[in-house]
Amino acid sequence: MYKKEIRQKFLAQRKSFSSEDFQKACEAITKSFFAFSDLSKVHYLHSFLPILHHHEIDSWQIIRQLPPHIRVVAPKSDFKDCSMQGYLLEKTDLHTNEWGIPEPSGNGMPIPDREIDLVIVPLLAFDQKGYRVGYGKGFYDRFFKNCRKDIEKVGLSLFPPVDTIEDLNPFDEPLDAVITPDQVYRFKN
Ligand SMILES: Nc1nc2c(c(=O)[nH]1)N(C=O)[C@@H](CNc1ccc(C(=O)N[C@@H](CCC(=O)O)C(=O)O)cc1)CN2
Ligand SMILES: Nc1ncnc2c1ncn2[C@@H]1O[C@H](COP(=O)(O)OP(=O)(O)OP(=O)(O)O)[C@@H](O)[C@H]1O
Repeated sequence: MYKKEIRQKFLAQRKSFSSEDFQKACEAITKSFFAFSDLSKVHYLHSFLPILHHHEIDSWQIIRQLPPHIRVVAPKSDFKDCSMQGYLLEKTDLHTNEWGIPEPSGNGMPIPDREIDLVIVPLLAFDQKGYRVGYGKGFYDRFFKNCRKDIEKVGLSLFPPVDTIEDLNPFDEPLDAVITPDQVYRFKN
């Protein structure tokens, strides 16, 4: 399937979840995240902040339960160049941007991308090799280019993988793992 069709299909599937099933799925993903992750060497964890009414996985559940040595970094999007700047979550105000995404207001402490150790990545769908489909602006592919090569990139998904994404492009960076309510998928890249 092509990214455009995948986006339409999975946006619709995501919408059709009941609030109760969505809540249960988020709890299962959170539980798996903590069961599978070795957080001992993680200092800076970068996480998207969810658009909950669009049924993006509730990453707040993970953020709230992190051990105290971990500092959380949240992205602020710049739609002019599809870039993101991370800010220390504990030191920033949040607002909702024009796309309904909660994000840092721009005060507080910016954190350089090279400081990040683990990234929790939003997605609409992923394939058997760990490639992802997002909203289609390439924010995360640009961000990954600025990160160290040894970081862990972990996607959260309500659904299992699609077989193949036909129109991958040279900028697409595969994830190291994706957590779904039923399974943890790890990819050797
Ligand atoms: N919570 C969250 N934060 C995130 C992302 C995300 O997927 N989820 N992003 C991941 O990259 C970046 C924002 N990416 C975005 C890319 C495109 C559109 C956009 O064009 N939205 C239109 C059309 C959406 C559609 O195709 O249906 C809209 O909302 O009307 C919004 C956000 C950075 N922060
Ligand atoms: N580092 C980059 N420099 C320039 N263009 C890029 C870069 N990374 C991605 N792009 C472009 O951005 C566009 C977004 O592509 P893609 O369909 O892969 O988005 P996505 O991964 O689904 O979205 P998102 O990361 O925003 O959730 C593509 O046209 C791609 O060529």
